Amino acid sequence: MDPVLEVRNLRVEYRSDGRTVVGADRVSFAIGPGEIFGLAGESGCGKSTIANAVMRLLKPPAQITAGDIRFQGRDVLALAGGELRAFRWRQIAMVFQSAMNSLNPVLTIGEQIGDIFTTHEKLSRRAARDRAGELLELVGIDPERLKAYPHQLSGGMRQRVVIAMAVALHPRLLIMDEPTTALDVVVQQEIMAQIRDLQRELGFSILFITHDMSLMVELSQRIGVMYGGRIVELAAADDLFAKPLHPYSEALMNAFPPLTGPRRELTGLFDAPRTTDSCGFHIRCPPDRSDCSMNIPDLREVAPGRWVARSTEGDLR
Ligand SMILES: Nc1ncnc2c1ncn2[C@@H]1O[C@H](COP(=O)(O)OP(=O)(O)OP(=O)(O)O)[C@@H](O)[C@H]1O
Repeated sequence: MDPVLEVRNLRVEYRSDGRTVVGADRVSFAIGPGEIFGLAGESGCGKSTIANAVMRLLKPPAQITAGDIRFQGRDVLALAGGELRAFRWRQIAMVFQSAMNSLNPVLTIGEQIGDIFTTHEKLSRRAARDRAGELLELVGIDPERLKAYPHQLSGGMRQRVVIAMAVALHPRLLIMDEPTTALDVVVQQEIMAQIRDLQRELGFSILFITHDMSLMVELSQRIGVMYGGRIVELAAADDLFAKPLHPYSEALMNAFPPLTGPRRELTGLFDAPRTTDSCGFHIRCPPDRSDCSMNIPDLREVAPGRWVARSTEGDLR
């Protein structure tokens, strides 16, 4: 089936005061209809840069210097004006980090959700309120709460409201950037279950972004592990969980406790040198290829659907 989103060879640079920081480099992945795809990696590895590029929300000093983004076959980077506005929220919607704090404190939940329908679908206020009530029910909140102000709701409820707003116009793809990071573990689990239910009911695809590998493996079907702006491993979640093939994926998996299964010892993340011309991980791979100290290996397919940026074979150290 044709992918919903296709990102090919994307490079984003942040240029200011004669300095260039590479936010993302040679990033390629595709998300199928109804698929949940995750981008994992520590802070600063480029996850939000990619999400913002896909949403066309990058602003100077960010610049896309290479690559291509296609949504249902259309060139996203060429969209402008009304087309771009219709693309955002109707085709793709995004739940940002700490989005629950972005609700307007002086408007009720009903007014804020209702605004989406009066603005985008030109519904009457009454019809918009009814639709807002249905949406609240969809995310497990009593429609009575339409009259509440954001401060009268818990953090978890506010996050549900934000998710409801994101899916209000039935987008084909929902981007979620650390949607539960600010919540405690119990509420986090409830929200994750809610997201899964919503996704099953409405059938949208998800680009899920988090540094938390336990959550990532739990929700996503396929995962791209990022380090220093690049995808270093791309695999089905189960395969990645069973046996990470890149040293960084392995370190990231070992840095988080599994949500299910036996306990295992956790280890901290090591910091590989971030250079543009050598792979900082070569000391962790078998020593049969020495050129990795001079080159960053490209992603290569080592099994069907499984890609890794290693030029060496064999088990990791
Ligand atoms: N406005 C900016 N100006 C300069 N550099 C930036 C800017 N925004 C991001 N970067 C750099 O781009 C790289 C990728 O950052 P990005 O925010 O995409 O990472 P991230 O994985 O989403 O991290 P986090 O989870 O902390 O948001 C980092 O080196 C970051 O310092």
